[in-house]
Formats: sequence, structure tokens, C-alpha cells
Amino acid sequence: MPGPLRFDGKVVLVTGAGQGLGREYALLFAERGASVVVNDLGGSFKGEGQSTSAADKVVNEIKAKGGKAVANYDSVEFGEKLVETAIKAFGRIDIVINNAGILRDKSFARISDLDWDLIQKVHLRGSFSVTRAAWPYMKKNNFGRIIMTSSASGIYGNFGQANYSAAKLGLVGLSNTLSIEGNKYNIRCNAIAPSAGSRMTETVMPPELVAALKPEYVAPLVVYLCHEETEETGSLFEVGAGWISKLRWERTKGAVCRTSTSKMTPESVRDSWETISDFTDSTNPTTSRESTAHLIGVLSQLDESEKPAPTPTSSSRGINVEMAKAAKFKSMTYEYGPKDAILYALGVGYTTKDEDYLKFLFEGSEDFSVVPSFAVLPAQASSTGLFTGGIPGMNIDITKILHGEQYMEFYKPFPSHGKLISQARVADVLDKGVGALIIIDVDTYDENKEKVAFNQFATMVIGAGGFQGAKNSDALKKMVKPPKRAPDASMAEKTCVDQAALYRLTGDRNPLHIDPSFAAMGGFKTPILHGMCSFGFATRHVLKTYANNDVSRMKAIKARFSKPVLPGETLQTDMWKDGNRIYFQCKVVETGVTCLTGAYVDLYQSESPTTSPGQADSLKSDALFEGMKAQVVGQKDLVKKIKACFGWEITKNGKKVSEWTVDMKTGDGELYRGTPKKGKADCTIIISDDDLIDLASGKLNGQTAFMQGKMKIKGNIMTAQKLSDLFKQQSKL
Ligand SMILES: CCCCCCC[C@@H](O)CC(=O)SCCNC(=O)CCNC(=O)[C@H](O)C(C)(C)COP(=O)(O)OP(=O)(O)OC[C@H]1O[C@@H](n2cnc3c(N)ncnc32)[C@H](O)[C@@H]1OP(=O)(O)O
Repeated sequence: MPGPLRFDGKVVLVTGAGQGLGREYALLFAERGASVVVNDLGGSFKGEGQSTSAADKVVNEIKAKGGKAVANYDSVEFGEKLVETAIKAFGRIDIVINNAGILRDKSFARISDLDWDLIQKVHLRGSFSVTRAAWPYMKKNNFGRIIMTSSASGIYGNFGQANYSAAKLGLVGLSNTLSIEGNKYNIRCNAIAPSAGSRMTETVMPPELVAALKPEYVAPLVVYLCHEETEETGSLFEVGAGWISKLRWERTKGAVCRTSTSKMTPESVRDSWETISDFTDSTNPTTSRESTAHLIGVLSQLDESEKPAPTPTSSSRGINVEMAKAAKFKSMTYEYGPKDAILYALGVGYTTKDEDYLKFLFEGSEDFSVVPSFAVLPAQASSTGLFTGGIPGMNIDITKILHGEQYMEFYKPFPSHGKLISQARVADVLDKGVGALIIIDVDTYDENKEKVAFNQFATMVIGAGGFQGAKNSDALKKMVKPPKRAPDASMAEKTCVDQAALYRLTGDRNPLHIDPSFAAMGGFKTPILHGMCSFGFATRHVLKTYANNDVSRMKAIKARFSKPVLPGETLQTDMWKDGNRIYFQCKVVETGVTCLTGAYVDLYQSESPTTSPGQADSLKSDALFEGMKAQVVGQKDLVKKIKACFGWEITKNGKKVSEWTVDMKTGDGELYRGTPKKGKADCTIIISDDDLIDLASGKLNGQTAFMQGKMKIKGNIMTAQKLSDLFKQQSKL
């Protein structure tokens, strides 16, 4: 059993501590080792008169028992004076109990300005003033405990106490905000609504009740809440007669009183009144962010662009599958440059510590490449409707969205910069019981309208299942099981604590990954890592282990996010090779939990078969990229690859060469299909005069000239033209 709660070395200021509850707090704190400032103005409970005797009496009582205490007789309106007493006597202030209070009970119509102002001054302004004076000391000490004294009159209202109830509920608001602002300084603030027999309550309670509601049945709660080990904050308690209860807000599911085609009117409010007031399926919002987050879900029901917007029918939980599948997404243009590609690479753990990775991190690298899974960014940008309420039929709680699975297909490597156009659609919505699995397919095209990638997002909205929808669908790309043998290869790497903070800068700004209060709404203790960040780590491991970081080899990737990962954890990717398919799964080393399952990478064939000259035009795009890749790798490789891919020879002065060379006189090189024939080149390498000089002087080599677009392939062969386009795109670096 843990020992008694002690307050040795702590300094407590109790306002209104001359009698009743305040006196009880002061005595109990002192008994537990605290040094106490006993504040009491010594006036009547109506706020009239002043004397030092009340505070002195309590101080003497404490001292008589061997405790430490000093008296203070100032009004709580002058908070600095009270805190100054604590600093002068004890050198610090740790705990403030805002207890002082007076009554000026009158029925509402009879309340004078004075009655109103006095009550606000003592209760609300007084608590503010004392706490504000203590706040800087608490911040500096990185410790503080504050109690605000509210009242059942404030929470529920009470006849004849309009002034008092207004002030008392005001104190709950003050306490809530201080609990938020104080959080990072270990300052905790709570409000209590005590019921105790006192000078104040004896006017409104029968004598027997006043006698039964002893202050000693309240004080232990206050002392507990102020202990250094108590983390409770921002809460409100009712307490009396030894009974303690915590209060919270409860919100009905509510009703939206308009549609996309009809206005909100007093009549539509009247007609929805029963639903507005129905506490079935109510929720308990705890933050203002949570309170407003719900509105985003409301807006999804009201997408003005989709007319007419029928109300969800097939669902009791705001999911209408047919409506979602019929939704038309606007195509989205995503413009990017090397900086975006590099930021993404850093986000998924590429590092300059590994020289192999420089080509993903330095735009000046000869073989600068964009990480294939970068494809998620344009695709996700086209699907933000899921979060902003833009998908009709998807009335979902955005705090409950988890990335479930991801599939990607690649048709071309991404150039270092460009514009990508993505088109999304809802392929299906599955009822998985635990949640609704929303499948969104996205095609991404380049500026020439050629498809560069396909993405499939499977997103689980926890708690949105049970809408009587289909459980499975052919639309969802299937997972695979890894072979039973031990992995053929493994790679483990630690993510950094700021991994999510870094990754989010690439585009996925879901607060789940950075904002503790948002993460808490989703049921997480701390923010979790983006699924696509772990995905990027794991596929990087595969690309490095089995494809020599050659982005042109990446054909497809599939993975399920089976458990969350926390920033700072270590990811271990286990891999099994089976032909061009690499099975993989990923676990968190620290916990042993498998976080990516059912996963694989499919690679394009590494060596393209040699083609006969006549086949050149029908070469697949991946073979074409092999050539492109070779160009950036090295001159010798280029010659070999061009030969392998296109069946072409490189010549110099009509003779076959094994290295890439350019005729220094004309600047031309020639590409031939099959056996070179003088004057019959299939395409010609051309270069400007100026660059020719640079070439000759060695300032520029053929490869760099290509990269900078100064040297181009000109020809009438489709494949050569494509190659040339790629070179041009490279040149815009
Ligand atoms: C368009 C743009 C969209 C982009 C949105 C993404 C935005 C991002 O910012 C969000 C994120 O990155 S979140 C972080 C990454 N994701 C995660 O951490 C989720 C981890 N997964 C889990 O916790 C559980 O799988 C969990 C909780 C999801 C489910 O676990 P359980 O409750 O234990 O479920 P279980 O009982 O095992 O299975 C019930 C049925 O659900 C299927 N299922 C389980 N996990 C799934 C998953 N991850 N994806 C898809 N389906 C999943 C099961 O197969 C089962 O269905 P069936 O009975 O038909 O087999």
C-alpha cells in the first residue's frame, strides 16, 4: 500500500480559511506537513466588516499542533498581497485553494448592482487575482495545484442566487482553461462544488443538515487533488457528507435541421426537437476541439456541390454506400519539385548516413530519383474529402479514421518535378463490424495524360461499422501470406521521436499524428505514426535489399496496417524473395508487435530481354526506364543497356564503341538499330556549339549535358522520343 499523502516542503495558500471549509483545509494541509498561509478578512458572511481574529485563531491552532502557518488579512481582490505573504514567510507558493466567498442572496429582480458586483468581485475576480499572482511561481517551479470552489447553485441554478450562481459557474470555466494552460508546467486545476454546513449554508439549509454536512467530509478531496502525485486536472466534483462524484458534459447525437436543398427554419428545428433532445447514443465531449470536430461530420451530410443530396437511407450510422460510390471527385493537380521529393524521402527515413541514399536526397546527384511511394502524396491530396466532409454519404467521425491497408502500382518513375493529376473514386465501403472500411481508388497521370501510378486506400473508420453493408469486396486488393520459412533478409531501423512531425510536412496533416488531445479522442495515449510512414520505411528496406535502390524496378506494393506504431519505435522488415515478388512484414522491435502484414512488393524484371530491331517500338515502358536508369548510372552502362533494350549500337565515326562518346567536331553521336550504317542513324544526338566547347574543355561531360538538357536525342522513333522526354524532364532540375 502506498504511504500517507504528505506535503512536506510545500506551501499552501487557503483563502477564507478563518472558519468552515477553509479552516478545515488549512488544518489538514498543516497536519500533512505543509506550511500554510491562512487568509481571512474577518468580515461577516455578507462581506461586511473586518478583523484579524479569525485567521489568527486558525494560525494558533496549527502552531499549537506543531505546524507552520502565517496569517493574512487582505481581501482576495488583491491577490498579490496574499501571495507576497507566502513568499515572505516561506519563500515559495505551491498550492492555492480559492475558497473565500460571501453571499448577497436576493431574488433576481431585487439584485442591485452592488449585490451583483460584490459577488463577482469576491468569487470570480478574487480567485482570478490570487491565482494570477501565484501562477508565475508555479510555472517557475514546474509545479502547481489549484482548486476553484464552485457550487451546486452554479451547476444547477438556485432560487435567489442569480449573482452567486453566475460567479460559481464562471469559476468552472476558469478552472477548465487553467487546466489546459497549466498542463505543460505540471500545474493542475480542478473545481469542486462542496456541500458543507457553514455560516453561508445555514441560511439555506435546515439546522440538522448543516450539522451533518461537516467540512471534514469535504477537505480530504481537496487535499488529495493537490498532492504532487495527483494528475487529475480540468475536472469538476460534487462533494459532501463523505460522498464524492465527478461530473462531465453529455451531448445528444443531435439533429441537422437543414439539408443541402432546404433551409434551416424555426419549423425544421421544431420538427427535429425530439431527436435534438434524445440522449440515446449520447457522447461526452471533453475538449472544445472535440466539440467542434463533430461539425465536420455534419458538413459531410450537407455537401452543397452534390445536388440533390438525398439523406442517408441504408445506414443507421451516417454511411450510405451507394451515395458514396456515386460521388464525383474533382480531379486534383499536384505540382511538386525536388524539394518535395527530398522532404518525402527524409520523412520515410532516407538518410545521408547511407551513401546509397544520396540519390534520393540531393537534387545534384547524377541519378537523382524520386522514391516510388511518393505516389501517395498526389493521390491523398485528391481524396481529402474524406476528412473535410466532401464525400456524400460519409457522415463519419474524423477522429476515428485509421489507415487500414494500402496498395500501389507504378507505371513510370517520377521525374524530379512536374504536375500530376489524380482522379479518385470510392470503390466500395465494407462493413467490418469494428468499423467501416472505405476503399478509395486513385489514378494518377502526368502532364501527357499518361498514367504514372495507381493507389488504393483502405481506411477504417472505427465505430462506424454495423450499417448492414457487405463484409468483403473484389474491389479490395488482396493481401498475401509470407512463406513459412525463416526470412531471407531483414532490416531494422529506429524511427525518430519526431518522425511523424517530419512526415506530416509532406502532406498528411491529420492531427492524430501530432496533437495529443486529438489522438486521445481516437483512443490513443499519444499521437501515432502515419501508416504511410511505416509503409515508406518497409518498402525502402525492400528496394534497397532486392532492387539496388533502382526505382524503375518498383511495380506494386500492398500492405495492411495491423497495429499502430509510435514515433521513436524501431521497425524491423522481414523479407522473403520469390522470383520478382518480395513478401514482407514489419514488426515493432521494442514490443514485438507485427504492424505491417499481408504485404508484398512486386518488382519489374531487372534485365530486359534483348529485342530484335523490329521490336523496338513495342518495348514496354519498364524496359525503356532501364535505359534511362543506365544513362544516369554511367556511360559504359548506358551503351550496354541501350543495346540490351533497343538493340541499338553506339558509334563513333561509324564504328561501334563501348563507351558513350560524342563527336567533338560535330557534337553528334549516332544511334543505330542493328549494324551501323553510315548516314542511316535512327536518331541523332545533338548538342549546341557552346556546350560543345564545354565538353571539349572537360567542363561538361556527356552525361551532365544530358541532365541539363543541353544534349538531346532527336529522332523519329517513338521510344527514342520518350527517352528524350525523360532527359528533358531531368534537365529541369
Ligand atoms: C483517402 C485518404 C485516406 C488516408 C487516411 C489515412 C490517414 C492517416 O493519417 C491515418 C493513419 O495513418 S492511422 C495510422 C496507421 N494505421 C494504424 O495504425 C491502424 C492499425 N490497425 C489497427 O489498429 C487494427 O487493425 C484495427 C483497429 C484497424 C482493427 O483491429 P481489430 O479491431 O482487432 O479488428 P479485427 O477484429 O482483427 O478484424 C475485424 C475485421 O476488420 C478487418 N481488419 C482488421 N484490421 C484491418 C485493417 N488494418 N485494414 C483493413 N481491414 C482490417 C479484419 O480482417 C476483420 O474483417 P474480416 O472478418 O472480414 O476478416
